[in-house]
Amino acid sequence: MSTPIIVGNWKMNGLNADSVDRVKQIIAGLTAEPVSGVEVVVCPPFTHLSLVHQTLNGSTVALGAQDCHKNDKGAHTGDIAPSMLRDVGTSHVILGHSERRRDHGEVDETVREKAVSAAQAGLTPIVCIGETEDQRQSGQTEDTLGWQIKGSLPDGFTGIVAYEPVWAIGTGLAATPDDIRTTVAFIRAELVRQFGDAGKSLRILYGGSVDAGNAASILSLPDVAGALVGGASLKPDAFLSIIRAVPTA
Ligand SMILES: O=C(CO)COP(=O)(O)O
Repeated sequence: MSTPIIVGNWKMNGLNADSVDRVKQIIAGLTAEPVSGVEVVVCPPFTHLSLVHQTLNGSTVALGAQDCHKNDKGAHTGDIAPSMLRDVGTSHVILGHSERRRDHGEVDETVREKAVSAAQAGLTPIVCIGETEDQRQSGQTEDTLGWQIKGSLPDGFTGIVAYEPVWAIGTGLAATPDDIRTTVAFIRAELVRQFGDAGKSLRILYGGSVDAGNAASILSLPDVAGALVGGASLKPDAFLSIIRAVPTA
């Protein structure tokens, strides 16, 4: 069984002091009551990475970013290169989040290029896929996910796939365990089709309104290797509860 992983996506929230305070509370919780066999990653905004890295010093919590550029240097005003993320202690990077696809017009090809350059810089890409409400209503969930997998994941991909139905993000309406089970099975089959045996061991996370109340039922589903958590990851107590809800062997 692959190591379960809980990733907190803090999105565009708070100032440096808020992130430092939050991470201190998470570390304090994990020190008071350690959890073994679960990887924990927090993904603050870019401007908080350095300070959060210093605060994480020596803890088991890893640092992630929320995006990177597809090139590693050059004339790209306002962008951040994968090697710059490594330079400030980042080990993971979320790519192709639906909010970036929506706000920045990111398409599968861009996401795939980013995944290549992130991996070359030594980062673990967490590539997000997920259908919109319209796609779901019109019965296009599997087609959408199939295309996103094909388009967003590069050859030799060794990162993590996060299934985040767009309609479940920030709505308080997580997908049902039955729906997640069915969709994750579909994603697994597509990964095996695309990558052969290597597709069997890629980790698949669920994201979309995961909270302390529903975490246990989602995280105990077969083949769900963890969660990508937005809103609840901003609340240390809720995030700690989600980490503790991971069934460990
Ligand atoms: O987008 C998400 C994580 O990347 C999910 O956000 P919420 O947990 O707030 O629904």
